[in-house]
Amino acid sequence: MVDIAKVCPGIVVEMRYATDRNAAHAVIYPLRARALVRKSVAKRLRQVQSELNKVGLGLKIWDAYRPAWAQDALWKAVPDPEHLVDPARGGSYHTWGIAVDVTLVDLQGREQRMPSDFDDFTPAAKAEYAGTDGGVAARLRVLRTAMFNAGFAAIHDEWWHFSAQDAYLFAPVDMALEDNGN
Ligand SMILES: C[C@@H](N)C(=O)N[C@H](C)C(=O)O
Ligand SMILES: [Zn+2]
Repeated sequence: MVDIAKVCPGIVVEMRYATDRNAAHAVIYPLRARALVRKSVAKRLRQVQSELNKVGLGLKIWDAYRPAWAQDALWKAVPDPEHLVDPARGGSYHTWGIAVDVTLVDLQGREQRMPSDFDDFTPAAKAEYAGTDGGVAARLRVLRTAMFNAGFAAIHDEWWHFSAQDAYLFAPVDMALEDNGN
């Protein structure tokens, strides 16, 4: 597992579960939580970043590796099977280190308007954009195309969630979100 902030130059990281701006409206992660993913997933993110940079955009990471204890805490706070994997029914791909929650920023790191905010568990979160803002529709297309081309798959209920297309190669991971110096 690698730290996106260290191995993916230019990708912005804002760990929403280290704040209360998430579906649980609570701080779940430690303040200094790292955005961790498998090495091969970081390589794909670098490819996405390079594609996006060509059109004046870049990635912001809202979540990456999520320990099982954090998935449990989220499920307890928001037991919504449409938007969250029930820990009793198998782990989230976040816990496997192969899923990321992302949005778009410009080259100055400014967040771009997208269909909804992170963890907006309403119909606005659907990957098939139903709104009327042409800019939002175009940016969502750009994001999805760049992610698909780099080897990620999407889900219907959350436009910001992507996981490795070759998930079958991986398994859950148990590690610390904070760098404890070891
Ligand atoms: C809770 C939301 N951010 C999320 O990550 N949902 C997916 C489906 C998951 O739990 O893996
Ligand atoms: Zn996710």
